[in-house]
Amino acid sequence: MKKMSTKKETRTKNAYLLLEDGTIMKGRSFGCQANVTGEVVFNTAMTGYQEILTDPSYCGQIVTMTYPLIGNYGVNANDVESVKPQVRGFLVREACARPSHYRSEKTIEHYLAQQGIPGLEGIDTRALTRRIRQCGALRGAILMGGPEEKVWEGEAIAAKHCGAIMTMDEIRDLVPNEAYQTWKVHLQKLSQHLVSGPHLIEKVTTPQSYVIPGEGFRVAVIDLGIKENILRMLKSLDLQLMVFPAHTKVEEIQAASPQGIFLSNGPGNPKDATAAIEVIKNFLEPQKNIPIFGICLGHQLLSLAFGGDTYKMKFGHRGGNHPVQDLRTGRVYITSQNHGYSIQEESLPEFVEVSHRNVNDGTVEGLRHRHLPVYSVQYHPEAAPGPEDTAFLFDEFIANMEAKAK
Ligand SMILES: NC(=O)CC[C@H](N)C(=O)O
Repeated sequence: MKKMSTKKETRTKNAYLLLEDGTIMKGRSFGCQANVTGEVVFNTAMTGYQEILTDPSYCGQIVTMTYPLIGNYGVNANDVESVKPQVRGFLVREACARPSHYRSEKTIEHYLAQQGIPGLEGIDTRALTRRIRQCGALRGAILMGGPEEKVWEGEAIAAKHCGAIMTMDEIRDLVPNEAYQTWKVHLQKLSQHLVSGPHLIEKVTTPQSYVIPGEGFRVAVIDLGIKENILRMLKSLDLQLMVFPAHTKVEEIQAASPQGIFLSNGPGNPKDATAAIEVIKNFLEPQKNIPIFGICLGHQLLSLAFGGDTYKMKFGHRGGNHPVQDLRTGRVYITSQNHGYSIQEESLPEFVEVSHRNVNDGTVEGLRHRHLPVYSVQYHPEAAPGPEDTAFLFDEFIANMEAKAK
């Protein structure tokens, strides 16, 4: 007897997630139907999917959420961290088709379709996360279904592999050769996919410098893909913000005579942001004594400018509840995080103090110059999404500028 199709089945199409280690997972496409390639990373936040989708730090990445229900409070025009989604693709267990929230304007499916981002639902995102934790972040591709569909749907496969996460080789005899060969070609392409490079920051930085007026201190903001909420927080402090593209030369920034420098978050490997590192080195000259504050990528760039080193972590920190200890006070804060690189502590020069540490794995979460008003954090004090425990860090930046102005 022909199975009656439900509404959900008619709105979706089979699609696959292929990882560079040959893992293949079947799901249903939602949002835009397109093949994409990116670095697959997991985020453990229970809410905040809209902010995550639009955070420019995710540029070039395919994000999977460990929380099983995504889209339950819908999508609205205000909770975005940039003008469009920045992820390459989105993997969820269940995309909620009927959101319920007074601010909801559309479903996540509608939003991703409108914005040209492919989503994949029905993925066992926890099994996927375990695989990433074992192997480290992996390149992956979202592939729309092809000739393999009919066979994969077969009862025998379903029974044999129910709930399992499989590799292409494990199911080689169960799918038509044509499908296997297609996946092989995609696997080959995946191995050549560049997960980082200067192109990522160039995609998300402002094309031109601009000013956000305010009555307070003049702050040069180096935009490496800045989140809206960082700008909102800086604006709320009534600063006069001069926002510069990532590749701006130091002379141009100096000509604006900033009283403070803010270094933003951003995508990719910090070592690719060579122009910004040079700018920071210049402003670190002791006679300038200029207050600097960096968040996430900004923090990593600061450590490179100090002469320290960074490395790629196995699978990074992405979520809304990472415990971080302030080493001066002993106090632990719950922080929002989204990063795949970290600071090589041994590489730091003597004039730099490690101010914060991750309680889970001991990695460096904050730095402070011992003699200059310069500090940075790896986590996101601006939240969005996530806890607002450490918003006071912005006040310290103002205090540093006030101290210098006296
Ligand atoms: N949120 C960020 O600024 C991320 C910084 C950097 N791209 C990393 O992944 O570590």
